[in-house]
Amino acid sequence: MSPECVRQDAESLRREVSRWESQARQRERRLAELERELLEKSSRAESLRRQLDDATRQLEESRRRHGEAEQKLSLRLQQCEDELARQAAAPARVKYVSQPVEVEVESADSQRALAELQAKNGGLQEQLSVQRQLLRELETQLHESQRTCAQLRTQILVYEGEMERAQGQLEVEMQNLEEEKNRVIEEAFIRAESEMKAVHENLAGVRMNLLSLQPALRTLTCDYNSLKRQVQDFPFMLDKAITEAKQEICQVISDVSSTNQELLRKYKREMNLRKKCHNELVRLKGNIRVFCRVRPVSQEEQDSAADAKTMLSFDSDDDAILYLANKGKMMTFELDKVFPPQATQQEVFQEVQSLVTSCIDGFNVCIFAYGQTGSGKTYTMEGVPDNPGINQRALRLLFSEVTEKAPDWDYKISVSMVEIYNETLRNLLGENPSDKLDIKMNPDGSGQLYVPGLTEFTVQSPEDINRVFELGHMNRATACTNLNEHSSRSHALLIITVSGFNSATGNRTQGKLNLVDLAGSERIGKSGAEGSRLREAQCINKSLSALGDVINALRGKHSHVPFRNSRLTYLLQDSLNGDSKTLMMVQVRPGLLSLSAVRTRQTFLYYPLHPHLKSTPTHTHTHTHTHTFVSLSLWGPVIDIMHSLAPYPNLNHHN
Ligand SMILES: Nc1ncnc2c1ncn2[C@@H]1O[C@H](COP(=O)(O)OP(=O)(O)OP(=O)(O)O)[C@@H](O)[C@H]1O
Repeated sequence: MSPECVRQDAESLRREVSRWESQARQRERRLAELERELLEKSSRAESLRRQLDDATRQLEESRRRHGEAEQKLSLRLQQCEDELARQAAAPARVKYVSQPVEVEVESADSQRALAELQAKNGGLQEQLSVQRQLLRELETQLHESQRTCAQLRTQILVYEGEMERAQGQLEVEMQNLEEEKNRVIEEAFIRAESEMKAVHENLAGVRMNLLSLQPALRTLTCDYNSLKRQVQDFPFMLDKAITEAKQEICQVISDVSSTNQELLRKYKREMNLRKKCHNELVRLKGNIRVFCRVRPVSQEEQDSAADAKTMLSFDSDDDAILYLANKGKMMTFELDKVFPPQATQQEVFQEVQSLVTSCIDGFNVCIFAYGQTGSGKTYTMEGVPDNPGINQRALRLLFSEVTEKAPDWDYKISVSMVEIYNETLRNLLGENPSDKLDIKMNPDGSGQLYVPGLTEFTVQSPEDINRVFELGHMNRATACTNLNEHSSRSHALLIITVSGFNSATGNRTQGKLNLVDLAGSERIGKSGAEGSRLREAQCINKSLSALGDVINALRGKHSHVPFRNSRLTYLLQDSLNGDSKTLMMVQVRPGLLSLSAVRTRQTFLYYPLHPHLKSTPTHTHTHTHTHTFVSLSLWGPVIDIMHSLAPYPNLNHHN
């Protein structure tokens, strides 16, 4: 037990003993009061006893006096009778008759004497009646005194009984108190004894500790003394150290600055090398890449074309191969990457993110989503709210990349949204989205194109992106009656410009990322459409053909690239030319590849982009490459784009 606990226990015991002592004192006081009362009652009984004795004495005295008075009276009566007898014997005859006394007065003296005697007799009679009266009163008093005495005796007995009872109670209480006191004292004593023992033991432990601490204390004292000496020397040492440190820091700073210069020089060299390597890599890989994404079959499509699944298959060992079975023949397509239906948005984005980040290094990039209506172009580019597509993911990635590069690099990211419908350019972030925009040559003489009046928003956070997308969607929706139909028949472009400045090197970069959700690639046959539908179809056909031609010319390194043949290619001229990079994401809608759909040809009226590629299956050989390309109407959209990209070294199609 700790000394603190022992001290607390002793304190509580002391409090208990003092409580018991105060109780004992109270009971002692009560006992004294009871004794005083007893004394008072005894003295009162004594005085009553004395009163009784006095009353008895008075009674005795009055009895005695009464006897004396009676004696006196009878003596007097005797004297009177004797006198009367004597007078009767005298010569004057006096006849005395006692009661009724009939005295015959014969002389005047006798008569006088008689009158006197009669008066005396009357007085005595009166005295006698007074004495009798007195006697009666005394008797009454005596009775009264006797009754009082009896009452007092009874009272004394009652008091005595009460006193005895009180005394008995007092004794019992005293005894209880005595026992309680003894018990408490005994308990307290035992507890105090055991606590004392524990305290002694603790004390012994503390003493032992103290003994063992003494050497440590000596060491500490030594240390303290040496530290004290050091502290006294410290200012001098500090001054010396500071001077030395200053010299070292100056040396290090000069070393660092020369290393820095060297690093900067190396960095610039590495950057140039990196860009060269990148360009080389792009050149080797081909700066136009084709990915294919097959979207999952919806429930409705599954019901209507149960055999659709049999048409497409994938190579589990090679994710660049796509197989298509047709009329017992198996065709193999080799692309840069094939995404099966189960591929997630994240997986798709992972493959394009290096392209996205290259625009931070100053490259221009175009990512096109190409395919029929409902093949998943918008899903891939925009995605759905809880699973965004390339557009949002690209902006978020750019934010995180430029944040990582700060503070060496200061970047600005700005966004524009444009729609091309019927060869007309519309500013989706502008105040009047229905206004038509034009593409012009920049008057600064740089030879660059620009779009006067095109709205550009600088974005700094994912919230800004959401606001921009909302505005773009809203403007696109207000400009048309049926957004779904309209979006299928127009191209939507998200143009992201990333400008960077490195304050250390003074380097500046500017890259552009164009994310394009193309119009649906199926086109209406000349005979099947008229009016506005025909014009839409012609415009879509024209722009997609122009895109194919441009890519074709770029791949073939033709001296002339026909950018001006459509608004789309003209607008993207900067981003398709030179060392820019292009990705064509060919979207495939498996339902339309079903055999039942093939049989009813009018359900999809494709025709190839190039006049020489007919919708009937043919085998063609490119002029410059030995790869075989097949044009199949049932593989319409994919074949279209693949042919439009020919000659294409990455694309092999084996029959
Ligand atoms: N990979 C996918 N996973 C799940 N659902 C998809 C996928 N691709 C497309 N879809 C769904 O298929 C439907 C059609 O897709 P989407 O609207 O993106 O096609 P589209 O080619 O953009 O059509 P349009 O040319 O009419 O704009 C949508 O309901 C979309 O959510």
